[in-house]
Amino acid sequence: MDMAVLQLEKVDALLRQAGVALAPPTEVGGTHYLQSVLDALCDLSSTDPLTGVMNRRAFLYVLEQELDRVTRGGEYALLLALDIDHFKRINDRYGHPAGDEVLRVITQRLRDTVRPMDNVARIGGEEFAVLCPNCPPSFAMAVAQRTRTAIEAVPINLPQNQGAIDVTVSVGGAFAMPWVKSVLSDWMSRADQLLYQAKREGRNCVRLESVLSADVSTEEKGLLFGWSNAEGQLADHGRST
Ligand SMILES: Nc1nc2c(ncn2[C@@H]2O[C@H](COP(=O)(O)OP(=O)(O)OP(=O)(O)O)[C@@H](O)[C@H]2O)c(=O)[nH]1
Repeated sequence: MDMAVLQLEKVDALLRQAGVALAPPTEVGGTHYLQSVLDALCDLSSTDPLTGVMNRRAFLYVLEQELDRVTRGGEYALLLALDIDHFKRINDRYGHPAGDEVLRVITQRLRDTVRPMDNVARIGGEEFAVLCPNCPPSFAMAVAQRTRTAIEAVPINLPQNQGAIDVTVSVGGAFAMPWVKSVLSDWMSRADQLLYQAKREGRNCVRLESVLSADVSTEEKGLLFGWSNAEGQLADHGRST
């Protein structure tokens, strides 16, 4: 491949600005260089620059893969949606850099609290999500409460000697059911609705989907694998129809 015809100046400048220094093609060869550019751009487009965890785009991809796995694997997966309580007040009172520091500390605490196989993502301004594969409903409340208390337990030190402040999060959680091909947008919106229920009911609390009462949408019923009588099979698996 003739590297001279490719216009790589912009991508090179973008990567340098993001702190990625690639060896030039003259040193590593054209194909190797292009692969390293693609890898670096892929990392850049999937990572939240402030906190270093997955961004929303990358998280949606991981969730889709998890749904495929759950459909075949027979294990529940738990999706937690977390939102910082009264975050605007923190920005307003202590400034944006303080708000940013709170976002970074919360990210680190979430990462330290969940298992290595779980995925933490920042999916919006002050919204986080955690995907916990292989999480049976009997463990889910303990997992969710652990994430909540990890934030609440220790005040967060603010920059510029502004002292430490108490920060809390509200948490909503929904399951992807084994052997059911769930719809990603439904799964996320169930977790979101429970998060907003937690906000309405006082904040700094967890609201989890009850597996027995979780609804399966008509679309999900139509996607059941190889089951001719979706209604009967869902009842057998403990979900209302
Ligand atoms: N510092 C900082 N603030 C951000 C960032 N992204 C979003 N925000 C702020 O997050 C705040 C979100 O405020 P709201 O949506 O009103 O929610 P809240 O104050 O947390 O209130 P509740 O969610 O109802 O408890 C806004 O002030 C945004 O400006 C960011 O990257 N850094």
